[in-house]
Amino acid sequence: MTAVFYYIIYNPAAGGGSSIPIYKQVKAVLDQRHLAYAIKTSRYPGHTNVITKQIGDFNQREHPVLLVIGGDGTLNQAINGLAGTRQSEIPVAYVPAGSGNDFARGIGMSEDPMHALEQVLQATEAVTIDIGRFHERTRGESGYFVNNIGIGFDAAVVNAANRSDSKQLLNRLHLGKLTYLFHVVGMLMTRRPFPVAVYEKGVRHFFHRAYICTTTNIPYFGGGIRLYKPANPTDGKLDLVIVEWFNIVSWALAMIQLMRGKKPTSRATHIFHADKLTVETSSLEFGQMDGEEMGTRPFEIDFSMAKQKFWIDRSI
Ligand SMILES: Nc1ncnc2c1ncn2[C@@H]1O[C@H](COP(=O)(O)OP(=O)(O)OP(=O)(O)O)[C@@H](O)[C@H]1O
Repeated sequence: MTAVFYYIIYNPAAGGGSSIPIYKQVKAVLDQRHLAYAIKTSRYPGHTNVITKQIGDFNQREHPVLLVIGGDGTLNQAINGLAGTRQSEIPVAYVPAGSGNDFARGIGMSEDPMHALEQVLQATEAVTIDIGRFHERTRGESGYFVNNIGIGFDAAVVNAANRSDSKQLLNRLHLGKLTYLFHVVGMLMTRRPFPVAVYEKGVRHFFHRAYICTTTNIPYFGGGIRLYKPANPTDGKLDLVIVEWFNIVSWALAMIQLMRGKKPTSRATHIFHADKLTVETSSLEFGQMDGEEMGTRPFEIDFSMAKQKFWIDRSI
């Protein structure tokens, strides 16, 4: 078996601090098994990105693996930090320790951190998994996402959840998954539908009353809420899910159909399955990427696919 060197990248703020005991357990297991590692703690928001850039540019170890302990946001930052470095091919391993952990769920790895660690430690080779790439035209910014980029309702929910005290409280009660669900009702009272233009293969599609406009790599968003069951992180394609708002009943029925994993038949639901897409909004809307706030603005985003090496054995 290859003797791997683990760079542990650990976010003590993930899961409202519930990552701390998980980190301690991971460390204990690595010590017990005499595995080689170095610990890099994220000291402030965005630090993970800086740490992984340094590792990607300056690593001198043989067989390095980045072992991320945190939530989807930490994983997102690790992957974006590593991209474009001299050793961007370093595989990424992951122990879910956030509030939502949609990526773990979405790629079929264990959501139990210690079982997930076993899936990492038993891996013998890197596996390639799709990730999404975005280019935001208005800002000239590009990057990667592991789960989804949402404009509109889900992003407004993320924004409200991240700013409220309930996220901390629910995390303390080990109910972190409910964080986003908790804010759905509040947002339903305040959000308005907005126009979206989608470009696919040179054809423009226009939706007057979009409410959800989420480009996804995996079936889940918002901490385990099923958005689109067929979304598959190994098929080389992204799925754009648009749900329009005609009235609350049609919207709720469309959402229930999606969440139950049924084939969407509602006239409110529109799915694009493509390796390249452009999404344009003209009104001020919230954006979210992997559960992190993107701010509020009109968005013009080109989406495409990329591949990322992961160090995970999902068969155990
Ligand atoms: N030392 C730190 N103090 C405060 N925030 C930090 C620190 N290190 C990283 N962060 C920030 O913590 C935020 C949350 O991380 P993450 O998304 O991994 O956890 P989560 O929100 O609990 O999980 P999930 O996204 O799976 O719901 C990220 O925006 C990250 O930048």
